[in-house]
Amino acid sequence: MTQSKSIPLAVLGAGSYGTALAIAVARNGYPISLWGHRSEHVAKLARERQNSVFLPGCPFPDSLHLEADLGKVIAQSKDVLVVVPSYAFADVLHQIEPMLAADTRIVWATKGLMPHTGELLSTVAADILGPSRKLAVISGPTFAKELAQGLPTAISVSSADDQWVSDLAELMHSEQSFRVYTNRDMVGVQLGGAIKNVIAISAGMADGLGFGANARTALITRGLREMTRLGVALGAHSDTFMGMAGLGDLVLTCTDNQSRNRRFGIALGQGALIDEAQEQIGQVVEGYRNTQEVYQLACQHHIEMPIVEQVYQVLYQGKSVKNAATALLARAQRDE
Ligand SMILES: NC(=O)C1=CN([C@@H]2O[C@H](COP(=O)(O)OP(=O)(O)OC[C@H]3O[C@@H](n4cnc5c(N)ncnc54)[C@H](OP(=O)(O)O)[C@@H]3O)[C@@H](O)[C@H]2O)C=CC1
Ligand SMILES: O=C(CO)COP(=O)(O)O
Repeated sequence: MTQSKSIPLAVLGAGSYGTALAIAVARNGYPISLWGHRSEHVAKLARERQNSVFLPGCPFPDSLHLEADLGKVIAQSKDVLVVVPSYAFADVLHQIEPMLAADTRIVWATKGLMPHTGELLSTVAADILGPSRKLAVISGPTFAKELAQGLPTAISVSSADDQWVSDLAELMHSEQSFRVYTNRDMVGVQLGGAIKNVIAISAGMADGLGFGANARTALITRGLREMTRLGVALGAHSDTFMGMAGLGDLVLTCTDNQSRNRRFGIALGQGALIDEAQEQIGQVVEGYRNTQEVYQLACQHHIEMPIVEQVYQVLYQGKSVKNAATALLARAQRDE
């Protein structure tokens, strides 16, 4: 049976960012479906017409439809935007794979790597959905709340398919508030979004210890160097890391307390245990889990990433934040 695809985009993942992106597209006048995996959460969003916990005061435009039935959402929608945490990414793709039409295109805003293997999500998506499926990724400095509030925001969209990039830009771009840049480097755009989370944890740790702007800025600058080194080794273009998905997102997440990764680092720097810090945040902290994968990639490719290494030792080897800071400061003097 052929069903009409009356909705241009379905958003899978009704957390803070999926909801914010759905609001942004709906505000441009496009019908959009937002799917969440817990029906009681979806019912609450539908009843209140806002996400009162994470995006209070950002009412849903009329063209945003809530849906708890995944099959129905996929059947009605031309294309699909996935906005779940990286640990759930493969699971969601496995669920939708049998439901997709041959020409349905996929984009994701998830920032992270495949747990354990450290694969790029584009590799995971191609494995699950097949090599001919058109894929794209969006990334960049975008706190969900500011986007939902309609405050000016810029992102990068990357795909090997120009038409898919152009259609996504059309759906999201708004002359009032949402500027979409295009970028052909899918590897770099994905790595920027994953690695900046680890560096943001380190910046938070420094602030939690009571260090100042000098230390934070040094971590951002050297963190950018680490990100670029690993990215280039994995086939990315170094220029990508000077753009929205690299430097842009790195500065945003290292400097503003809207970042969960930064707040997680601050809590650890102030002496909280890892579980306590995660509980305080109450939302996904991608960098916690992904520190393992980023560190593993650095080791596999023999890339020096001292900040990532210290964050890894704090999170997974019981090192104190103070000793990690001392280890970084005591490194041998070197050329910049
Ligand atoms: N928030 C932001 O500012 C930005 C976030 N991102 C990225 O977007 C992704 C999502 O983050 P964000 O929305 O902020 O996170 P949240 O913690 O706000 O929400 C995560 C959502 O994913 C849902 N979820 C978890 N597991 C599954 C699953 N198996 N199937 C379906 N849904 C699931 C959760 O549902 P439940 O809690 O009900 O289990 C929750 O609604 C992350 O990769 C993040 O890095 C990117 C840019 C900005
Ligand atoms: O990716 C983000 C902003 O671009 C959100 O960062 P956090 O996940 O650290 O909150």
